[in-house]
Amino acid sequence: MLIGVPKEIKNHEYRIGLTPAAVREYVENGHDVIIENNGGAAIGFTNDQYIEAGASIVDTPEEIFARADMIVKVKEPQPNECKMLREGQILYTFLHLAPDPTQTELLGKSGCTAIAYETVTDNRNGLPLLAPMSEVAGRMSIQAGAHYLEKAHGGSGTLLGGVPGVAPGKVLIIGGGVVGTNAAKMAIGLGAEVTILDRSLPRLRELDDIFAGRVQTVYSTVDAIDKYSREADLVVGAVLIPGAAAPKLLTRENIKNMKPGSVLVDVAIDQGGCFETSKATTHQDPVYVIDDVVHYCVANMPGGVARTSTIALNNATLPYGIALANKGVKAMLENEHLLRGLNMHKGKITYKAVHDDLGEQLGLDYQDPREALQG
Ligand SMILES: NC(=O)C1=CN([C@@H]2O[C@H](COP(=O)(O)OP(=O)(O)OC[C@H]3O[C@@H](n4cnc5c(N)ncnc54)[C@H](O)[C@@H]3O)[C@@H](O)[C@H]2O)C=CC1
Ligand SMILES: CC(=O)C(=O)O
Ligand SMILES: [Mg+2]
Repeated sequence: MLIGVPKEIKNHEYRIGLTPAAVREYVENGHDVIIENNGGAAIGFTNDQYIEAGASIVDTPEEIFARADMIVKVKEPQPNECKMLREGQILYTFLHLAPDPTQTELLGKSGCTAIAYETVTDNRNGLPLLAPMSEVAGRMSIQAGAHYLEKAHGGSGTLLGGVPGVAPGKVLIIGGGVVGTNAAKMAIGLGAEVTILDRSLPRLRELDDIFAGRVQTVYSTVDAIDKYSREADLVVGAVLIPGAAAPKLLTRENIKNMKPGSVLVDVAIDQGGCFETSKATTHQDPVYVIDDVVHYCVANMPGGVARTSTIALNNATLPYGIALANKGVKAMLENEHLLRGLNMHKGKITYKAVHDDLGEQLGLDYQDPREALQG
């Protein structure tokens, strides 16, 4: 198979779909790889390293999209990229379709076979291709929050760890999955007072064991969100209902009741955000203020530490990518977990939560993923 890797074009997005080490694996498996000129140069992956790994360098994204059987990316395709995709071509990348009708419509028109990293599952109830980016974004959320709590950056002037004689800052984490756990680790490391809300009791039990009394776990209700957000210096939004638009858990009213200069970091923004006032921002212009509360809603947070993130992402995407290259769409029929990654095929939506959110609005039909591939 011919694998094509275009340079990412989202604002300040320096990650790339394949590392040189990953290219070498594809080549060892008998595949050809084309990489866009300087696609990884910004994070130290040079054209020479890709050539040494067995890839060829191509000048334009147009040539990559025209020639490749499978496109491997990081972020969701932008409109001009969607228009270059075609039926029979596999797209393997993050998609986040539910909050993005434009992309969903364009992917439908392209007819391509679109596999979303974020909905591939594993046999431990996890999302193995989302997890490494959630680890990164969870860890970054506390760094970002601490930064914007500084006075000069719009915050209240609170040091999360406090100092002897001064109480630490309060961090509220809504959603105790991968993002939430990694945020908690960093917040604890800084010495903050940490509360995690989740609506899964088994997950709260696990968190209670993991953190051995160092965090407070609270069942997530409207009342708990109201109470703990009033006291918080930093709130991290980290909920997920796989494939679906995020529920708006922190209301405009809650935000009005927060302390002036407190900070919100809505990591769930890639699924539309879990705070009522959230709208996606970029690394170039990451924050805005509503009701005296600083909002940080960068939809591609791991792009800020693109070298670490690219390597971490490749560690997770590589085995499934190789299976797709070796077997084509049959790889999904042989692996239920990879099949769950299939979000669109030949103009139909093949992921239930995406269809529930957008099917009617866009007039797009749902088809069971297995039937879609066999049909
Ligand atoms: N902005 C960015 O750059 C990035 C965003 N993300 C996003 O972060 C979000 C979280 O991802 P993960 O931690 O990997 O998901 P996860 O599935 O590991 O955890 C989500 C948690 O939310 C909980 N939850 C669901 N509904 C809830 C509610 N109403 N109240 C409280 N908790 C609730 C679930 O029980 C689960 O424990 C996702 O939307 C993901 O796409 C991940 C990486 C980067
Ligand atoms: C998961 C995601 O949205 C990202 O890594 O950018
Ligand atoms: Mg206020």
